[in-house]
Amino acid sequence: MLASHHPAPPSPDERIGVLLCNLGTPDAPTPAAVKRYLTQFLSDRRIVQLPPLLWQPILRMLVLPRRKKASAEKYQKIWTEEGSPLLVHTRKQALMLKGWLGEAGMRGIEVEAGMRYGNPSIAAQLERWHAQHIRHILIVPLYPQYSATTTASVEDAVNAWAQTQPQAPTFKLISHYPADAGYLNALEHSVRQHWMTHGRAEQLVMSFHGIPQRNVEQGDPYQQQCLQTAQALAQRLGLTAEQYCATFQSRFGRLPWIKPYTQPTLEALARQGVKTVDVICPGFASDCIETLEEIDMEVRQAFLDQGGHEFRYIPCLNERPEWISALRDLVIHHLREWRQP
Ligand SMILES: C=CC1=C(C)c2cc3[nH]c(cc4nc(cc5[nH]c(cc1n2)c(C)c5CCC(=O)O)C(CCC(=O)O)=C4C)c(C)c3C=C
Ligand SMILES: [Fe+2]
Ligand SMILES: [Fe+2]
Repeated sequence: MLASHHPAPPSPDERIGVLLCNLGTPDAPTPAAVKRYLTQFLSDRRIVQLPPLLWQPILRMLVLPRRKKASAEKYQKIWTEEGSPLLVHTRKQALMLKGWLGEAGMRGIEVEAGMRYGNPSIAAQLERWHAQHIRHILIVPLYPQYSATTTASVEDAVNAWAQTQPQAPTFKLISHYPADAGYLNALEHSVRQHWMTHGRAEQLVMSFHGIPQRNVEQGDPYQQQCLQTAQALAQRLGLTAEQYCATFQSRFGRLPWIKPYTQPTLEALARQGVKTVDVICPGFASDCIETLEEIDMEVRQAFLDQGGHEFRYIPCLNERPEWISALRDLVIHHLREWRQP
């Protein structure tokens, strides 16, 4: 668990930091930058559980040389003038959240973006706040569904930094919120708005990032929490079991990952005669390479190639006002203890 060496509530002049954490992204869409980023990412033992002595040579000799180029080409397709969509959205979310917390009477709360891999790193932001004497820090992983591969890895990064400090701040972490009313409300609004503009497709496919099947067998609650989100969203939208499905994307490596896989599911739907699909990625707070390239380009093409007619991608929550207010309410709820006199 996170260190808690400073149990007293903050005095009025003690400020609070809220760190919105997401996975991270390369500094540039180039093979060199992608290599630096993937080396850090794929060396995290929460992500790849193989013994380093076995995995590191495979990673450096087989995986990175091929993947850095292929991955850089994909990043080039989604990169914007402002930078990588994942970081651009996370920064905007942080800025908006700070403003909205201020409007809710919570002034003096700092909100920043922290990336688990790459920049701006979690450690660098904690270091800056430490220098500014911010002693209470709320960690908000932008992962509504808990997984050890993501949420616990953020916790590892926070703890690794805290362990280097003679006097670490007090931390709190929001570990999961798969059925949070504000989060579900934001998802529901985004689907309904999409239906109003584009009409309703035959199926709503909800695609979540996958993890290896073995992690679930070891007790990771991720899959169950994804299904909880999917069911709750379907219920709010009034969808029957035949009108939606939950799938898992981005399989990496040879081991089986959690099923059903997104792309084969969409191909099978097209072959069964389904002509139109709406596709949403509820586990991603921000659009990124996984949604903009993998889903909206690759999976779209696969669906059309198998005879589908219309693939309508529903953007992530990004800067939607309902999402920022959901984050504001989550933060206020978790800060209550610290704010009481
Ligand atoms: C190697 C295993 C991987 C696991 C396990 C994994 C879990 C996981 N990831 C996300 C969210 C994101 N992943 C993103 C990119 C990405 N993920 C992997 C691999 C694993 N992810 C790779 C190799 C990559 C890099 C892209 C590529 O080269 O294909 C991203 C987007 C990053 C961006 O810059 O846009 C996100 C977000 C979750 C939620 C998750 C488990 C629950
Ligand atoms: Fe991933
Ligand atoms: Fe992917």
